[in-house]
Amino acid sequence: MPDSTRLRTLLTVLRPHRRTMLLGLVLGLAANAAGLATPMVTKWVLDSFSGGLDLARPVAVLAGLVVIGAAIGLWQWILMGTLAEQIVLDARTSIIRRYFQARVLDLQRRPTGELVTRVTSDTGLLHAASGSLIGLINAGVGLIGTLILMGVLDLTLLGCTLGAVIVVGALMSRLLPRIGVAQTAAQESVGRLGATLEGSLRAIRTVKASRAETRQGDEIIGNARDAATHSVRAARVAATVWTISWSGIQLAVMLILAVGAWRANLGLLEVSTLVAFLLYVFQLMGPISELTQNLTALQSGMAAAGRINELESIALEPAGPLPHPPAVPPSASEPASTSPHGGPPVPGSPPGVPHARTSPPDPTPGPPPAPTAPSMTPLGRSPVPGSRASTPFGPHAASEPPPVSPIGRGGPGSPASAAGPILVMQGVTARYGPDAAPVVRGIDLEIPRRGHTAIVGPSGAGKTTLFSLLLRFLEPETGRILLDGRPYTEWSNSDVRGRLAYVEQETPVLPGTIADNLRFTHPDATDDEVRAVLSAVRLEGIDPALGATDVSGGQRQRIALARALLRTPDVLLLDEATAQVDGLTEAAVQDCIRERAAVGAVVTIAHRLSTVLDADRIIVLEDGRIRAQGTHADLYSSDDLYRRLVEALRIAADDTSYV
Ligand SMILES: Nc1ncnc2c1ncn2[C@@H]1O[C@H](COP(=O)(O)OP(=O)(O)OP(=O)(O)O)[C@@H](O)[C@H]1O
Repeated sequence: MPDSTRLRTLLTVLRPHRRTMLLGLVLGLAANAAGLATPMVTKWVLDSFSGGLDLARPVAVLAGLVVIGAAIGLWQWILMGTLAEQIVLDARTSIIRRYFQARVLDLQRRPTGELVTRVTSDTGLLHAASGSLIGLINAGVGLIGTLILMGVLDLTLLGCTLGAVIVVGALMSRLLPRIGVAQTAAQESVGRLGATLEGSLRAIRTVKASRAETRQGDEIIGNARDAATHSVRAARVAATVWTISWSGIQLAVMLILAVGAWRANLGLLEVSTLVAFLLYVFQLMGPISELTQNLTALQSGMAAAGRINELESIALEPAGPLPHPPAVPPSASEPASTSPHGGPPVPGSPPGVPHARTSPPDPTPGPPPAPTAPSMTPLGRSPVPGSRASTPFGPHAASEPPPVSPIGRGGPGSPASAAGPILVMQGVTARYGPDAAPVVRGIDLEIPRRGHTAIVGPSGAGKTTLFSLLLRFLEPETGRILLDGRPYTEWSNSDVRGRLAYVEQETPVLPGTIADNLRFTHPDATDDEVRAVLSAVRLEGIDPALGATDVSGGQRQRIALARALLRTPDVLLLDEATAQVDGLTEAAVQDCIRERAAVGAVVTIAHRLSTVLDADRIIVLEDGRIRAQGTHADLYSSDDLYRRLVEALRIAADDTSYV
C-alpha cells in the first residue's frame, strides 16, 4: 500500500477528533511561543544587568513565561494523551463491530489469532501516531521560529546552524521511511505469531497427544523470532536516525560556540547575544527530536492504519433488519390465514396464550430492500448493528408474549401443520468463491413445519453447506430459499435466524457459565426456563453457575442443544456431533429431537444410525446434489448409496456396544 494511501487512512481515523487536535495545536503553538521568547527575555535580563538597569520587569516576564509555558504544556500533554486513548478505543470498537457484522465465511477464512492481533496490537500503534501530526506542525513551527530568531540575533551563526540542520535533515529523510518498512514487517510477524499460537493452544490436547509440543513451540517461537528480528531492525534504524540527529546538533553547538567566541573576541558580537543564540541552539534540539520522534510515530501509525484498513476487504453481511416483509399472496400450499405471523392463536397452546409471534401483518408492505453491505469508512465509526427490537419478528419484539413452554409449543393437530413447508429451497446452487466449483447444485428441498428431516451423505457431499445456506452464512448463486413462502431476500438475517436454532457439530460453548450459555440467544430467559431446558436434555442435576468449559464433551453437546431449545424455535437445525457420545447423551438428544419434531421442524445432519432411523424423511446428498429422498424403508430398498451409508453407521453403532 503506498504511503499516501496509508496517510489518508490515518487521517480518516483522526478526522472525527479534529477539534481536539486543533485545540492541541493551538496549545502547542502557545507553549512553543513561550519557549521561543525565553532566550530573548534572557538576553533582556543580561543586558539590563550589565547596563545597570531595573531587573524587576525582565525577571518577572521571564518567570511568567516559564510558568505559563509549563502550564500550557501540561494541558496539551493531558489533552493529547486522552485523545490518543480515544482514538485507540474508536479503532478497536470499529474493528470489533466489523468482525461481528462480517460474513461468517469471510471471517473464518482468516486466522483467528491474526484478527485478534489487529485489535490488540495494531491499534496500539495508533496511540503514538495520533499526536504525531500536531507534533510535526508544532516542531516545524518551533524550528522555523527558532531559526528566524537566530537570524535576528546573528546571521553568520545562523548560517553555521543551517548548514548542520540541512546535513542532518538530508540523512534523516533517507533513513526514516525504513522505520515504517521495518515496523510493518514486525507487525505482520506479530500477526502470524498470534495466529499460530491461538490455533495451537486451541488444539493443545492434540499437540500434546502427538508429542508435538517442542515442534509446535519451535514453529511459533520462529514467528516470535521473526517479529523480534524486524523489530530490532526498526530499532536499529530509529537509533541511527537519533544518533545522527543528536551528533549533528552537538557538532553544530561546538561549531557555533567556537565561531561565536571568535566573533565576540573581535567585538562583532555581544556576549549576551551569544548566550541567547546558544540557548536557541539548545532549544533547536527540541523541535528536531520532536520531528524525529513524530515522524517515527507517524510511520508506525501509517503502517498500522494500513494493516487495519485491510480489514475493509472482509465483506459485511447485508444491513440489519429490513422493513417489514411485504405480504405475500397466499399460495396454494400455504393458506394466508395460517401464516405463523399474524395468524390466529395456535390451538394446543395453553388457553389465553397466543401464538408466540402475533405481530399483525403490515398493511403497508414496503419493497424488498436490497441486501447491501453497509459502507464503512476505514476505521470510522461502524454502522450501527441492526436493532433487533425494531423488527416485528425479532426475538424481543414488543408483541412477543411470554414463552408458552421452554420446550415445545403448539401441538399435534395445530393448524400450522396444515400449512405449507416452513423452508423451501428452489434450484439452489452455491459456491464458496467466484473461482470455486459449485458445492451444491440445483437443490430442490422442502422442510415441513413439523417432523424430523435427516440429511445423510458422504463426507464433502454438501450437508453443512445446506445449513450454511439456510442460516444465510452463504448466499445462493442461483435459485432461492423461502421462509414461510417468502424469499429470503425479503427477510433480514435477523428475522431468518430468529426463526431458526442451530446446534453446531463441534458444540462450542461460549465464555461464561452454563446459565450464560443457555441464555445466549434469549438473555431474558427466566430461571424456570433454564431449569426446564436443562431437564429436557437430562442435565437437571448440573449447577448452571458452573463454568461451561468445566463439563464433559457429552454434557457440552447437551448444553448446546438446550440453548437451541430454549424458547422453541420454528426450525431446529442440528449438525449432529461426530464425536463419540455416551448413551445417556445420545438418548437425551434423541428424545429432544422426537419431542421437537412432534411440534415443529427439526433438520439434522445425521451421523448416527439411531437418528437416521428416527427421522420422518431422509434426504440423501451426494456430490452437491439430492440423490434421493424418502423414508428409511423406501430408501433402504431403493437406494444403493443410502444402504451403504446405513451399513457403515450400523457397524459404527455395533462397535459401541454400550450405546
Ligand atoms: N468455507 C469453505 N470454503 C471453501 N470450500 C468449502 C468451505 N466449506 C466447505 N467447503 C467445500 O464444500 C464441499 C462441501 O462441504 P460440506 O462441509 O458442506 O460437506 P459435508 O457434507 O458437510 O461434509 P462432512 O460430512 O465431512 O462435514 C467440500 O468439498 C468442501 O471442501
